[in-house]
Amino acid sequence: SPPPPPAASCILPPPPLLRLHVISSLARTPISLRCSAADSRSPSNREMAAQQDPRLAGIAASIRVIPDFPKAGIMFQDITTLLLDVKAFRDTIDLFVDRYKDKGISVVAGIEARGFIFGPPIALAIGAKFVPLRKPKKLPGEVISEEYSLEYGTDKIEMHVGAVEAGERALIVDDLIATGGTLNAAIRLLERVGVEVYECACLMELPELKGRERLGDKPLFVLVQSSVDAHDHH
Ligand SMILES: O=P(O)(O)OC[C@H]1O[C@H](OP(=O)(O)OP(=O)(O)O)[C@H](O)[C@@H]1O
Ligand SMILES: Nc1ncnc2[nH]cnc12
Repeated sequence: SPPPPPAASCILPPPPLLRLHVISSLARTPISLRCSAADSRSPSNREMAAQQDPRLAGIAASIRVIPDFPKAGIMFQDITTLLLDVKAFRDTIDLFVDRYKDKGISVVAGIEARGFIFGPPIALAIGAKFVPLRKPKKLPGEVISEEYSLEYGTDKIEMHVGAVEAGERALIVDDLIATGGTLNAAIRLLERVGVEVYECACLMELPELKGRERLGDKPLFVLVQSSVDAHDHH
């Protein structure tokens, strides 16, 4: 007789186990997740955020940290576990939408790859178009590009010519700011074509890498700050 089919539990990862793994992964590492929204646009907002929106703790807890990925010494902040948590994902989008609706933003520019996850739902909800800023040789039309360095290498981002018009107001969205090189390049790309960058929005900031300083006067808003382990820098 044929072998019995595998049990469903072998095929589907059980969610409670995954959640335990997330918590133990955070607990094992000396990473502290500060989950107050950090806002460089106005000090009064920063004070308001210090009162701690109750949604931020759930968002912070849903992000998994994987040590030594993609190479030794990097504490990788993995947002794919946040995407598995419907409430945390929805709360993330809602917090950004509440902040950016009715601000005259006509463009949400999302940075490949993880800015493509958070940018489009924000764009739809605030009534803005979505413009992908992509890694080299991915966009088929005529492009303009900017080079940048990051925590583990160098890269370039590109944008389609004609995707935005001079005078438009843009929000730049990514999952994380580390050294700030990527966001710095994105700002340069948009400003080169006469677009006003209203703000940069990220889910996470690694404040010890001082990426915020590379953005000059450009406001940065993040939901979660994560302090990196000392061995992150080697
Ligand atoms: O502030 P920085 O030091 O510039 O680093 C931040 C960038 O690094 C990560 O992307 P990565 O380049 O790893 O690309 P991926 O999303 O395609 O994996 C992250 O999603 C940001 O885009
Ligand atoms: N530590 C990190 N985790 C996730 N994405 C990153 N991009 C740059 N540094 C990162």
